[in-house]
Amino acid sequence: MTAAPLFQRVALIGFGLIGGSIARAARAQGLAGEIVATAHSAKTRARVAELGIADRVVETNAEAADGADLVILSIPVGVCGAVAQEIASHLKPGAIISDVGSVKGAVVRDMAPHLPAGVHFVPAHPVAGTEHSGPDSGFAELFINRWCILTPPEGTDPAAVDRLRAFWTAIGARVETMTPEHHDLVLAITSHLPHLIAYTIVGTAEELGDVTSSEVMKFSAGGFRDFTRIAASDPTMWRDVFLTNKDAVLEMLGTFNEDLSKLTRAMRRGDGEALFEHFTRTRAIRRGIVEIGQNSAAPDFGRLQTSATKKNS
Ligand SMILES: NC(=O)C1=CN([C@@H]2O[C@H](COP(=O)(O)OP(=O)(O)OC[C@H]3O[C@@H](n4cnc5c(N)ncnc54)[C@H](O)[C@@H]3O)[C@@H](O)[C@H]2O)C=CC1
Ligand SMILES: O=C(O)C(=O)Cc1ccc(O)cc1
Repeated sequence: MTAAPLFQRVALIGFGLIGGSIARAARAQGLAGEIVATAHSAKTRARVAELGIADRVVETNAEAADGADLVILSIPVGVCGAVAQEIASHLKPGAIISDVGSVKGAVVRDMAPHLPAGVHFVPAHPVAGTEHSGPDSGFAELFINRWCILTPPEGTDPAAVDRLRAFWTAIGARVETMTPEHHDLVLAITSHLPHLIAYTIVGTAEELGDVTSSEVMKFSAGGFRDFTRIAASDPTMWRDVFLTNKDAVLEMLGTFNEDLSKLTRAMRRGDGEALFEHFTRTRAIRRGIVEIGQNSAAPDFGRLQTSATKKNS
């Protein structure tokens, strides 16, 4: 006997890497009675229909939301507010509406005012992805053993949070809840700043010009190659991330620049001891992260304290 699906109808609005992975994983686990999908472009919708990973592909966001028990927006952060407005009057009372955006404060700010009373808003961020995008890039295993952070606004029905938690757990994720502000600060240092650095360094290498560019490519098996993977990430998605999490990223960038200056000074002065001490510390951090992964223990998000969290606490 197969268990009843967690949700009768799941609507996936946006069908790229993340929407496509959710569809594949939810279907593999039998979590939805019906998966209804839509995307912005006719080309993507046609491809989703061809792939056969949704039960129905519809033309508009409103049509997708109609009658759904769970609606997930897997679209760039910058358009979440407009899409919430578009679908608001089509949401079924009691439905759960969620998203997967890499930034949470702006998504809550932009979506919440449009949502009618009687629907449950539970924003989410699966901290899992690749540099690829589009409907062909998704895969069912993407979320296995990866974190999914939920940022329910205060007063959200705990039963709705539990149902969404059950959904993400069933597709392999480990779920944690926190405030949108804390999420944005943690992700600014762990994800957004690293992407900004990758985008910068690949651009810098390119600007070095013809003389070195062939050598850059030839010898890119070193650290540079890892940066080029990250720097190949979707431009629309990352433009929106940096515009909507500006404050937290700028704060982290300030600290980063100070630390870079310290290392630059140590190098200029020939202070090998300072360099050695720094690299020894960072090596221990990496080994700690690898160990955490092997033991499947939760990283301690709570320890990240900056002036912004101190201000808020
Ligand atoms: N790419 C990654 O590694 C990760 C991305 N995210 C977040 O997931 C979201 C989606 O990212 P991806 O799946 O990577 O992007 P993607 O580019 O692969 O897919 C985006 C989808 O959104 C659709 N779309 C855009 N505007 C729309 C609108 N107004 N109405 C309906 N559909 C619309 C596009 O047609 C496309 O199907 C972003 O908010 C991103 O921050 C979260 C975790 C990881
Ligand atoms: O490809 C990588 O290394 C990533 O870092 C993927 C990623 C991108 C954005 C997110 O919000 C979460 C994960």
